[in-house]
Amino acid sequence: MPKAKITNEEALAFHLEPTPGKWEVQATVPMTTQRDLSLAYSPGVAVPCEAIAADPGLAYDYTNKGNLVAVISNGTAVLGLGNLGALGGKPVMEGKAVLFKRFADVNSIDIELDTEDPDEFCRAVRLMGPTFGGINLEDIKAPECFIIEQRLKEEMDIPVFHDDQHGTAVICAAGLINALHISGKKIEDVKIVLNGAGAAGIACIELLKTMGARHENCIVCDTKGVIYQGRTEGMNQWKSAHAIKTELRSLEEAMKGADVFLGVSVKGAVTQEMVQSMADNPVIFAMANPDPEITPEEAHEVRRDAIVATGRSDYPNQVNNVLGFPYLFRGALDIHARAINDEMKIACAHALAALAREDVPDEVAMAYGKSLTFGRDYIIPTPFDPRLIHRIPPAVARAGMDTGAARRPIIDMDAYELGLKSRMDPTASILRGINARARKAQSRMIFAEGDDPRVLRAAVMYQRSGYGKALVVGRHDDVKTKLEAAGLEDAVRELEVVNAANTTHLEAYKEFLYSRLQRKGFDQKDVHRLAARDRHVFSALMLAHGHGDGLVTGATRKSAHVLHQISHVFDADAAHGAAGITALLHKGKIVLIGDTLVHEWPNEYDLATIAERAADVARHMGLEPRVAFVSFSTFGYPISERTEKLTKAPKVLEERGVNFEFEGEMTVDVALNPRSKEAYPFSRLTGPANILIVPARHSASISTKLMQEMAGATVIGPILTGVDKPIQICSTVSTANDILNMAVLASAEIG
Ligand SMILES: NC(=O)C1=CN([C@@H]2O[C@H](COP(=O)(O)OP(=O)(O)OC[C@H]3O[C@@H](n4cnc5c(N)ncnc54)[C@H](OP(=O)(O)O)[C@@H]3O)[C@@H](O)[C@H]2O)C=CC1
Ligand SMILES: CC(=O)C(=O)O
Ligand SMILES: [Mg+2]
Repeated sequence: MPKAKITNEEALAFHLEPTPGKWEVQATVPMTTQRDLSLAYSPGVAVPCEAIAADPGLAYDYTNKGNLVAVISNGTAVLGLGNLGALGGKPVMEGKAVLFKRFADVNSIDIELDTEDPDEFCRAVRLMGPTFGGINLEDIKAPECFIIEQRLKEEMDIPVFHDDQHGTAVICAAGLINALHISGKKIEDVKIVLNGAGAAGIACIELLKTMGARHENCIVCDTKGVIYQGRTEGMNQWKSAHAIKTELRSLEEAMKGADVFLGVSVKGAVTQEMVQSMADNPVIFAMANPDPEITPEEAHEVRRDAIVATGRSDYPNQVNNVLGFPYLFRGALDIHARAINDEMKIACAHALAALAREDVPDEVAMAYGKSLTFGRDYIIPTPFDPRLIHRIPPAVARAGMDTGAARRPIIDMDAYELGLKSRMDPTASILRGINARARKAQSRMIFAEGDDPRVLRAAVMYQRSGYGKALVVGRHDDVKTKLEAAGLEDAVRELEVVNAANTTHLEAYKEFLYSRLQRKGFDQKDVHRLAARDRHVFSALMLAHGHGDGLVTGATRKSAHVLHQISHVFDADAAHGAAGITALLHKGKIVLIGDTLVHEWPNEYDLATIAERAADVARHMGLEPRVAFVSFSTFGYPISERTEKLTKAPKVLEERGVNFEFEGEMTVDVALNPRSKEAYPFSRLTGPANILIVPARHSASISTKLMQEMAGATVIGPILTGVDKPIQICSTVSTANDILNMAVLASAEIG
């Protein structure tokens, strides 16, 4: 059975709450004052109107046309449910609209047209042309869909794309490239059986033939069985184009010895006997929705060697057009495309197939509750893969530019890819700056915990992404075994593995450590144990001696322990002014919170120091620091001895003569919300605070974790600051990507 079953009640509740349906409209401009009204509406709006009338291309600049796609249907082939009518299909169309937004930041509106007449349908869509940058036709049955799409393509100057045809075909092609790669077969040689000769089916087989599948090797079936030359019943010109000379008449006969089965028909159309009769390592894409032609369990029961995909998200290998249409349109819109042509579709298929063969980010594996590595159960990227948005549209856009579909070619592809990243994560530009600094620094990064596979993967990524050299502390044979288990055998030769046994510096390290610890109750033996056996101490000693430029640790032990061990080598404690600063990124805003790592109960002097450390971090991130000391009271009300230290801390900063804005004490809303701040005109902050200094470690932990869990904020850190050398301490639940990010922070010397 699929792992996550949903009930009908759940499905209905999801569509009912919090408001009926799945999306709403939001303004992107302020609409609060008389002036806003004058600009957005009359008289100001007249200016762009006249400009566009004079030069229609300006609509891409002054209206939302360039990022607006209509999902248009008449409901005649809603998923595999048949003709549910225009209104019956609306939940699917609303769904496609939110998928556009979620996955590619394309604004989309669903439009249901109550007609089965292609002429009427085409006229309605054509008349809407000026509104949109593209038209996504959806769930219109064959053969009308072919007529409609062809005519609209000819009549309109924006991309018209029938998703069930080409979206499906592109994903099917991507999946098949990889499935054949695994089964060791070539597209030119395989015998393909397609069941369903409608919108999806005809497009799939056409694309596969463009990519090398041989006409005579492809058998197409519909409700009447095999489409053979000379058949007259239930035929149309699109089916005829794929008719072959054959004696085979039924799907059952066609399936014997087939290498590939593609199902875009209806639930249960394939039997176990049919699957059993297929060739070795059969590929079975049962793509009918919501229920496939045959379930993966049924197929695997009779053929363990089968590579099976479905259109559903609750089985492995989801071959579904959701992987295509958001990114195809993103790429097409970004070049102001006239059309989405075959080259753009094929580029999309190859980019998807290539992505599935790469190492999968932990975030994706975690979202799916299992590790994903290229193979029978992972032939196609998963829809929540965050790389899709910046890997697929550039491939589409490039193909569009190469084939003359672009009205406005992209000049700087690197900038475009970065822009795509930040499109989905508005704070990505800050991360981009940090990445650029790290890349420039080319630091030799010490990864202390070479016994942990996540750390090893992070180290490999660090080096392969061009940040610099990764030095891994661990035992060589253990590192080798773990890299091999992670499918990274090539990396064994790439990484430098360091340990107490293979370094020539151990004596120097011990001498250094003894000089620091001899008056703190440590004898030579203690020092030997620490230097030679504790990976955190050993790594810190490497760093202290310049045998690396930065250090990342903490993925395997609690941060308090790690910090304690590192403090033997560096003055990385509260007494010496170290502090942990966490950056919270949410809805395009960034706020730093301190101290999240070192001070448990800071006094006013500590708080002032933490503020200084946070200001350094802010500046390194390209922010102008504005510090608020926050509590539950604002400027003395309500009076409480608990807030005293937060009242005193700004005075300490005043005495220290620091060169950034600070104020306090105040509540968080007064710190962050300009309206709440209005009640305190004397406040020295010139804008919302971007650094919150909280009373103690517990409030720091509560506030950051609450933001992470409730609001889904992105959390960076805690970033260790105030230590002589760049050291970053991860959390024990870090993913390989989190560890890499900490390495990048260390390399960029943000702390
Ligand atoms: N996974 C994905 O991404 C996608 C999946 N699909 C799925 O593909 C299916 C078809 O959609 P679409 O092409 O838009 O619909 P169409 O109505 O255009 O075409 C349906 C086709 O299926 C054939 N068919 C129906 N029942 C059977 C059967 N029992 N045996 C053989 N053939 C049959 C029809 O045959 P006839 O011509 O004789 O009537 C017709 O050719 C749906 O289940 C849909 O959910 C569609 C798009 C994307
Ligand atoms: C996925 C899709 O578009 C369909 O099943 O119709
Ligand atoms: Mg569809």
